[in-house]
Amino acid sequence: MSAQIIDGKAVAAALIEEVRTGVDARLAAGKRAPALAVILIGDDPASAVYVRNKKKSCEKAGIRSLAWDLPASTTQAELLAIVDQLNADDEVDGILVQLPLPKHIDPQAVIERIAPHKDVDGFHPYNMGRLAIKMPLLRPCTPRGVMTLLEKYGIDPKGKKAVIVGASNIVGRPQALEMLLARATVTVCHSATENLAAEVAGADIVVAAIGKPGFVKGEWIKPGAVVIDVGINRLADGSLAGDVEFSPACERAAFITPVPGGVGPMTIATLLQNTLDCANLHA
Ligand SMILES: Nc1nc2c(c(=O)[nH]1)N[C@@H](CN(C=O)c1ccc(C(=O)N[C@@H](CCC(=O)O)C(=O)O)cc1)CN2
Repeated sequence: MSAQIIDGKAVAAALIEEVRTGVDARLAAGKRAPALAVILIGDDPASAVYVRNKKKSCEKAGIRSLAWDLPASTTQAELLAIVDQLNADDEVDGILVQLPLPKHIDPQAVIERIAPHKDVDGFHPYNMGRLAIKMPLLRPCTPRGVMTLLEKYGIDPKGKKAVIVGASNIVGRPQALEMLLARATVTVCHSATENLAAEVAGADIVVAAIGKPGFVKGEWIKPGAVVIDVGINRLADGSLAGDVEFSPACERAAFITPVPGGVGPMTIATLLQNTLDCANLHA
């Protein structure tokens, strides 16, 4: 068997077009364009690339992006004051603080300071809680993007065994809640999981999100499974690799996402979708 490759780049491009249509409908109704404040602190090269791509995609979708590029020396108090200012600004629909933050800033304190109705990342405990009680409002971008990919490829998680490898707040946990909402039977694996290979081997859908290149072995994949690789790992030669051994997994899976070109572009397209949702919540 050779897996069908899930083309995240193409699905993301179509989603950005859909958002553009939603933005145009707002403009036709006499409303202003959605506005997203993007805060980048420090000089992490990967974060700079992601933020640049977010701004470019905003342009494509007709969303106004307001850039806050701050030095690594920015204090937590200074950052919280900027968040307060953006929370109070009626011209700003969404606030995004690019992660990771410099070590002296507590990310949770920042996430919790963002007004829940401007939380385009969906990381605020209010939005995570709503997802947990089956009343999602603003949903974390990567897990929501994964669900969009599955839907576009006609893959319904209902009644399937979904195994999530990784239990982070950004991906693993909200991904588990998304899968549960879609009526999958969900297992979350983490560093204390005893027999990871056996857990993965029982999965109809595997989502790998641990941040270790090639950590999920191709031979663990059940024949005919769907493999979603959220990992984006930069190798010593400068190339990118996912968390799954791609070629051996392709031999067994029915569907698989590549890295790059799989989940990554969906994270950005879904951010735009969330920004439009935020704007429509406000007026
Ligand atoms: N505030 C947030 N911070 C971070 C998030 C997030 O959702 N919100 N997620 C990640 C980084 N991220 C978005 O911010 C992100 C990662 C990767 C991609 C992407 O398009 N990847 C490409 C490859 C790009 C490259 O060449 O490096 C791909 O996979 O095809 C987009 C967004 C952590 N921080």
